[in-house]
Amino acid sequence: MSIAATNLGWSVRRRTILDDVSVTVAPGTILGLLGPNGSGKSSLLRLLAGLRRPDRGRVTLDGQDIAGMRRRDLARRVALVQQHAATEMNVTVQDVVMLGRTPHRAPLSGCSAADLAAVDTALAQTGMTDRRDQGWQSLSGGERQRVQIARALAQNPRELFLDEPTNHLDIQHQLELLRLIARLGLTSIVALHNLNHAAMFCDRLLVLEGGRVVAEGTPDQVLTADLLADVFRVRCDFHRTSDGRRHILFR
Ligand SMILES: Nc1ncnc2c1ncn2[C@@H]1O[C@H](COP(=O)(O)OP(=O)(O)OP(=O)(O)O)[C@@H](O)[C@H]1O
Repeated sequence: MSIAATNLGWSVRRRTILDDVSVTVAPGTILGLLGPNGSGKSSLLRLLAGLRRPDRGRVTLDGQDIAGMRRRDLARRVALVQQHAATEMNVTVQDVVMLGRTPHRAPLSGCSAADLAAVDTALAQTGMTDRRDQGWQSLSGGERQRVQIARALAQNPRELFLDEPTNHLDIQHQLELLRLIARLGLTSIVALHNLNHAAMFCDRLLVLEGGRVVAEGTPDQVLTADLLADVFRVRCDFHRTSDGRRHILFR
C-alpha cells in the first residue's frame, strides 16, 4: 500500500468530526472521496496530508507513520490542493507554481535547472504556459484553480490529494483536469461532489457521512440507488456509458 490510514479520529472542542475512518489506496490508483457537505472530506484530506494530527489512529506511507516523518520529507512526496487556496501577495503565476519546489530546494538557494523544468512541465500539463507572467490577482477563479494544481504537480508528488479540484472550472476544464489526474498515474485521493465524474474517473470510492465511512468499493458497488437515497437524499436511475461506466440520471 502506498498510503493507508487506520481508525482515524479527530475532534474539535468535543465535537467529533471524523470517527474511526480507515482508508487504503493502492499505488497508482485514484480514490474518490464522496459525501454530503460537512461530512468530513476536507478534514480527512488534511489528516492524510499531515497538516493536522489525528486524535486517534495513524496514517502511514509505505508502512511508515507520517507522525514520525520530517515535514520536508513529507512535502517531497505528498501534495495537497486545498479548496480556496489563496495567495495574497503580488506574485506571478510562475512564482506560485515555483512554491511547489520549496521542499526540493536547499534553504536560500536559487532555482536550479530541475526546478525550472518542473515548473515548465506543470504549467504545460495544466494549460497555463502562456499565463506564466500574469499576476495571480488578475486570474479568474478557474485559472487560479489550475495554477494551484500546477503548484502541486511541480512538487513532483507520489501522492496527490485534491479537494474539489473541479470547483470553478468550466465543463471542458473539469474533464481535462480529471483526465490529467488519471494520466499522471499517481496515487490520488480526490474529493468530488460530481458523482458521475467520480464514476468516470475513480478506481474506488469512499463515502463519508457525519465523519464516518458508510461505503467503500468500486463505483458500481458504491453508487447504488439505496446509498444515493440514504446518504445524498436523491432518487435516481442508472445508465451505462459506452465504455461500461455507471452513469447516474437524477430524477
Ligand atoms: N477547524 C475546525 N473547527 C471546527 N469545526 C471544524 C473545523 N474543521 C472542520 N470543522 C467542521 O467539521 C465538519 C466537516 O468539515 P469538512 O470541511 O471536513 O467537510 P466536507 O465534507 O469537506 O464539506 P464540504 O463538502 O462542504 O466542503 C463541518 O461541520 C465543519 O464545520
